[in-house]
Amino acid sequence: MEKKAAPIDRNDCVICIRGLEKSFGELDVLKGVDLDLYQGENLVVLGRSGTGKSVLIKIISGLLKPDKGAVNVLGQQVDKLSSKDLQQLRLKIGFSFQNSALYDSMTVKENLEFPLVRNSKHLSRKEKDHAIEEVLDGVGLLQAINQMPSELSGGQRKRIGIARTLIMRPQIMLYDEPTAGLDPITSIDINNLINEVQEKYSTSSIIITHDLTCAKSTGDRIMMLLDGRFERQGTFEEVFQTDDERVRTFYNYNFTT
Ligand SMILES: Nc1ncnc2c1ncn2[C@@H]1O[C@H](COP(=O)(O)OP(=O)(O)OP(=O)(O)O)[C@@H](O)[C@H]1O
Repeated sequence: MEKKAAPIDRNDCVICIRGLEKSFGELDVLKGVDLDLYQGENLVVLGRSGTGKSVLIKIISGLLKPDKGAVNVLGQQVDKLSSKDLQQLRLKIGFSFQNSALYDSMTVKENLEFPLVRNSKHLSRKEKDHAIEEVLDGVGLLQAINQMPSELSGGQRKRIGIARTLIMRPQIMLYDEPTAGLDPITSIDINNLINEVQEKYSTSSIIITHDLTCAKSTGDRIMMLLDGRFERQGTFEEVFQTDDERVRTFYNYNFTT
């Protein structure tokens, strides 16, 4: 499916990062990262394994502290927040992890109810059921409501994982390798779902991947981490219009393996 132009508000920066540095001992992972995520935008972060993509996500979500630099999420300086305020902020961020992180002993319905029971105690039974059905319908899996995760395919589990995140109506979605471990056809389904989520819920998203098909079909803008910095950014075509050997190798590797 061709990526439709999304309504992006470039005056509204939901994540703003300036001069971010992070090292582990002798290992300098992020060496001065600047990033703006605009309201309504799908931003893809590309990079080889070990370039620091997950470290970046962990710093954005307050799980790791930066060594240097400013990380502002929805108007708040993440590393300066109390744990209570950080918890409140995290409710506005949806995390879609590689392994979908579903509870195997719970049905799909119970999995989706879990975040509501923890964070939306005021909702009635009827309101909870409505929210669950609405979000399952949104990811095209209403029929799976009473199934166990073990009865679902990898792609379906990924969808349920995304539904469980969406049920809290996050303003920001962070997708960590959304197509990892999925076959090419199922990957296309997930890419389409990421675009549908953007359209339907007006989310702003960071999509971390090294899958170039995913990058091309979901990204309004692509940023590529190279040696600890975003050295290339723009549309998919702009990022790869270069003689930089590191970028060429990354591109060729993706389409030949
Ligand atoms: N808590 C930590 N302590 C020490 N080193 C860490 C820690 N977290 C990450 N690293 C190191 O930082 C580097 C970047 O890791 P990161 O997980 O961000 O890579 P990545 O780009 O997400 O890779 P992949 O695509 O394989 O998931 C790696 O060398 C990793 O070993």
